[in-house]
Amino acid sequence: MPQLADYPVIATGKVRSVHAVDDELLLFVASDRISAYDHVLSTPIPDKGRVLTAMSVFWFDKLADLAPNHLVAWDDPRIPAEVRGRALLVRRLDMVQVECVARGYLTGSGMVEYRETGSVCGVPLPEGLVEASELAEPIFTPATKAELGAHDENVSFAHVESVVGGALAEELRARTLQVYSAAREHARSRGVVLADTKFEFGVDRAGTLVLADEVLTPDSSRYWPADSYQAGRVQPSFDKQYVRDWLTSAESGWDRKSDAPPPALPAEVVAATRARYVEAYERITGLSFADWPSA
Ligand SMILES: CCOC(=O)Cn1cc(-c2ncnc(N)c2C#N)cn1
Repeated sequence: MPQLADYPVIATGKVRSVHAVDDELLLFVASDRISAYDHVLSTPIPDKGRVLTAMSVFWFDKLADLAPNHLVAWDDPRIPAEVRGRALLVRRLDMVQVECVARGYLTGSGMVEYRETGSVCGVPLPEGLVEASELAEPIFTPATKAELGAHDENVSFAHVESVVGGALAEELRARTLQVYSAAREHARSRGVVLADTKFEFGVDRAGTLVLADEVLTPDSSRYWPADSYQAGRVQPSFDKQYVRDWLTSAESGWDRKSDAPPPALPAEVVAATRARYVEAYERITGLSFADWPSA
């Protein structure tokens, strides 16, 4: 049985890493780390990596007719036992260097840009929209990947065309909006608003556009509880709100405007956050998380 150390790291993110297995295959590993307010917290959330991996597998399978994906296996002898359940065997692709974001609601960097320009990524929007307004149609708001720790930079469709060419830019937009719309509809039927999401695509040797990275997880998307959705205010995050509330409470003693790193999380915040990840998975998939493989 292989060890994770046998597979050289080829990419690292704040909470994920990509390792080389052989010429054709990579191992995509999700950790239990959680980030909030642009900090990776010192306290892990047990099973977060497994829940988010299980969610990607669910969505890859559910959306396979709309978009081929890079998933090869999630329970396979080439996956080291120490990361079983939170690592995916995926096929190597030529990654498209564009963060493909779909937004069905106006929030975050989209809201900031809208306030300043009345548009997002060059897409003009109607006047009078407020925080968390639902958009009449989902919009493609691409971004260029920032260095570790910095925010991705929103770019125009014309910029994407200049980077990847007109045909591929159009295909990225069409596929991003199509997959987001299908996922959003399913999530809504399970009482979850999928406000936006970020896809990464690659191209295989046959020139086919393939969905890569993680998909439609609470780390790559904004998940809001549908029953408390109300435009005009910042929505509570389905999974991260307990962490955010505690970190900004007097009890934590932390000042997020300072450079100080966030304090460790209390056990009850960790437990409640783990439960929210499991609840998101079970609501979205209708499956029991207890059935998902573990180390
Ligand atoms: C640690 C986070 O880094 C990334 O996810 C970005 N990244 C993607 C790849 C990649 N490269 C070839 N083929 C693929 N299937 C993938 C995927 N997914 C490498 N880094």
